[in-house]
Amino acid sequence: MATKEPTPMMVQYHQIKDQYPDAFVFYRMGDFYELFEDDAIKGAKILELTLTARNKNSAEPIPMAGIPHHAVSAYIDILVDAGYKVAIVEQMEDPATAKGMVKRDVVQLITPGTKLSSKNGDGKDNNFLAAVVATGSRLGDADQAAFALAYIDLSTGELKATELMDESAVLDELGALEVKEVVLAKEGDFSTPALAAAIGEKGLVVSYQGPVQPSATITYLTKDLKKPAKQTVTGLLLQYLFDTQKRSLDHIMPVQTYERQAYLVFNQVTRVNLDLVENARTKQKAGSLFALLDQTKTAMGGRLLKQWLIKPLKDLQKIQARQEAVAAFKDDFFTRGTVQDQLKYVYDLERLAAKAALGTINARDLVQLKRSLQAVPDMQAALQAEHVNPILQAAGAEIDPLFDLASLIEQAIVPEPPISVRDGDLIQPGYDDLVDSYNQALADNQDWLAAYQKQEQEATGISTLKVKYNKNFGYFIEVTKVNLDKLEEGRYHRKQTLTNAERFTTPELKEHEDLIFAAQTKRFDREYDLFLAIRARVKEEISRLQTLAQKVARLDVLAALADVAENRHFTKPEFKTDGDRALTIKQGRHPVIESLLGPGEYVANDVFFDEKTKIQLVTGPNMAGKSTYMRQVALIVVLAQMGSFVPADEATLPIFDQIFTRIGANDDLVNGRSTFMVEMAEANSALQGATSQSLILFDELGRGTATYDGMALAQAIIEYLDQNLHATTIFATHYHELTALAASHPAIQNVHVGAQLTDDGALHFLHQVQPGAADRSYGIQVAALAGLPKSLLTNAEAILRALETQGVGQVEGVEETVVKRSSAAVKDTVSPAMRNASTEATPIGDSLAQDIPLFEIASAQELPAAEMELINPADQKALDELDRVNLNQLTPLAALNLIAKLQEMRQEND
Ligand SMILES: Nc1ncnc2c1ncn2[C@@H]1O[C@H](COP(=O)(O)OP(=O)(O)OP(=O)(O)O)[C@@H](O)[C@H]1O
Repeated sequence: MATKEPTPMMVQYHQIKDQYPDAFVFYRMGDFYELFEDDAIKGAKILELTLTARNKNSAEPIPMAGIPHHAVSAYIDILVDAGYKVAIVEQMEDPATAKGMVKRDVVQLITPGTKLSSKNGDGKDNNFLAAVVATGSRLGDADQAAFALAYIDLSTGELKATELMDESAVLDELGALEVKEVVLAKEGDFSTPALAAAIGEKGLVVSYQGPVQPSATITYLTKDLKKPAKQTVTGLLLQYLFDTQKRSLDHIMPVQTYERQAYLVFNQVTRVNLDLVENARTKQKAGSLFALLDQTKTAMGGRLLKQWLIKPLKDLQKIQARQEAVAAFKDDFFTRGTVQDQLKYVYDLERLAAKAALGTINARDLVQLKRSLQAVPDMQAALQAEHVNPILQAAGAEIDPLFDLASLIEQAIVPEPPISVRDGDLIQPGYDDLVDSYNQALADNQDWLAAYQKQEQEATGISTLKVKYNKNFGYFIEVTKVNLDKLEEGRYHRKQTLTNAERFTTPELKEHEDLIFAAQTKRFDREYDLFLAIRARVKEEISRLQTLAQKVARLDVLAALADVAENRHFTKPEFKTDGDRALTIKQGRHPVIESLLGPGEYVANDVFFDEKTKIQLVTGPNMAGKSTYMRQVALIVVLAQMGSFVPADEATLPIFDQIFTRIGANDDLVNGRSTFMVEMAEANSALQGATSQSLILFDELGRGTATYDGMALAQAIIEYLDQNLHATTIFATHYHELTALAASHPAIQNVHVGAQLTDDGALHFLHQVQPGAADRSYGIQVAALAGLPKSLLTNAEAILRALETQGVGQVEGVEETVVKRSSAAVKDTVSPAMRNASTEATPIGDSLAQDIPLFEIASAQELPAAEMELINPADQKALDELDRVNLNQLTPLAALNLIAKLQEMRQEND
């Protein structure tokens, strides 16, 4: 069958679709947006639309799915939230008057990074779009940053640029900003193919932008940039916006530069591990530090708080400026309360300013703007009152409440306008003579209509005769059927027949109807023109509005932090400025865990690092509170450096440059990395990146591999930290053997989290951190708490007793059956990684029969039953080798080599 020529419409469609191959094309046809072909098939599935076809009966029907135009935004949101792009194609001329094919064009490309509506509805999330270019440092200069990055929130106009050393810094920055879409250069020296792949792997949308067209706007917005790379990346980002948004973007603020190193840096893993912005387990805001701090009253405040939280400061003066303002608010409940009461009336000024620029602001938005502005003077008065702290007075004095704009809107716009700005009822009486005169004419006509009804009732003698109006038929006289014979022949012209009545018009009525419609049309047009003029005025004031928004947001955050400080009994931390890195926290708490417990249930703990202490080893049973203790330190550091008070009775801290964490088993299975590989990669990032100013938290490092490998690595890592990095490190471990290191290393200090056995053998967690190493691990008691079968626990106790009283080597014979049974039973429950470790590597049990000095093992009570196997005499050679080792001369590297050698010996035996 011959293929039919495509219709002119499909030709037009394809011309457009070819330009936007990676977007869903929403093609406007009358009251619908149509999707065609593959877009229709895919879109119908995602959006649950009915899939139909154009030219259904032809040989080649075209798949099609339609979306009613008034509901389109909900469908766009679904697609864009799922990471797709949507090209909106409108009819560019009136189909009624167009000759031939109606002209159509793309009016906007909506993408994950340019979407304006916010996901959570409370507006407390920024939606950042980023661009990244290569700087050209690949061509030589090693000190130069490899990438430049710019980002913008299109809904607020905030634009920033920076340079970053390497790919991992770029990925961390994109993660911290929760960027969903990244613009990269399409080709040429600035393109970044390797980075594109890495960004794609993270699930971000990658968009390619071609050459930048020089323009006055770009020149103006980038005028403060000195480095060409930042200019390039900002230009690329702006060009992408101009090309996709195709409308005025006057709210974009001139770019600000920043240095990543000016802030306390931590990577995405750390942000997740510490539950900073969302709870790592639930992926919800609840249960995060952000949720606890977020007592802000405005969307702008919420966004700023989050920015402070993900980028704590390093500059002492800036930190102290925030601290002082928080303190002033905390001490002045009355002023804080008044300010917060007014903040509740303040809408999202940044987004209102953006809407004014984008031309999407309506009369209701203007009323919101007015209400927001009207809340400012009371706030300002409260801040500037006589007895208020001068810091707050100064903040009040800086505020420009935009009286001019507030009073313009107050005078011009009615308090409750309709959504539509084209159908009148927007403008206040008294604001405009013309609108008033049309209104007067309309009112006069209403009077005339009332009089006319009365006159007709009298003339016809029909008391039920009514003059009415409806949208379709305009004005008419309605007479019930029974009264029809009373009407004078020829005077009334029939308009419509109902079951019980007839509707008529007369020449006089028609004449007045025309007058009314004319006045109404004129009024609508006039009101719309006035509205546009007011909108233009608002647009002129965008930068004043943005400045006000920033000041209000800052006050909101400071007052929120003061609220938290007061309600949760936080104190103001002190900072050490004399260069030593000692750290003291008295009665510190983990604020989120504390908030989840009942009053008085949280056990506060001291943290003490004197000048020479660099590494704290934390031991104690499972569930005792080791992780909580170490996280609390990191959270206190983050809070302190963002300018907040901290959950402690007293805190004196050095300023940190970075935080590294290795906590918990967040397997990176998606990227195909095992638990142990992830552990080592994260440890490595700390070992490579940390300085003496950094904070490192390692939680049970090394447990992802066989015990001895893990222990060897843990010790080697501790010694490496001790010898090379001098970073403040907290290292929680189950390897009690490591605690012996403190004796020979002055920078290492032992603490443990206490637990007690009650008389009936139950375990009681004290959650109290005490000096020194833990005496035992209470593994069996924790297992009992977890509800393991009683017989199993009894068996475990018997094994433990045997190990303790007879020594490992003599278990054979006396308890052989017990050990063997236990070992077989537990083996099935160990992870595959564990099993591999104990078959491929040296079986640990094989070495247990000897007293092994490598880690100065005091007793074997720690060793899990799964790893207990009876000695294979063939391994004696390896064990002899071990005996010969002089621990005092063993470097970490030599320890690793030794392990490798022992493994080799074992394999020979196999
Ligand atoms: N200081 C404290 N006061 C009160 N409860 C606490 C405290 N510290 C921890 N807890 C409680 O104990 C639980 C376990 O704490 P955490 O995860 O820190 O233990 P852990 O010693 O790291 O355990 P594991 O070794 O099994 O990882 C916490 O979820 C919390 O409910």
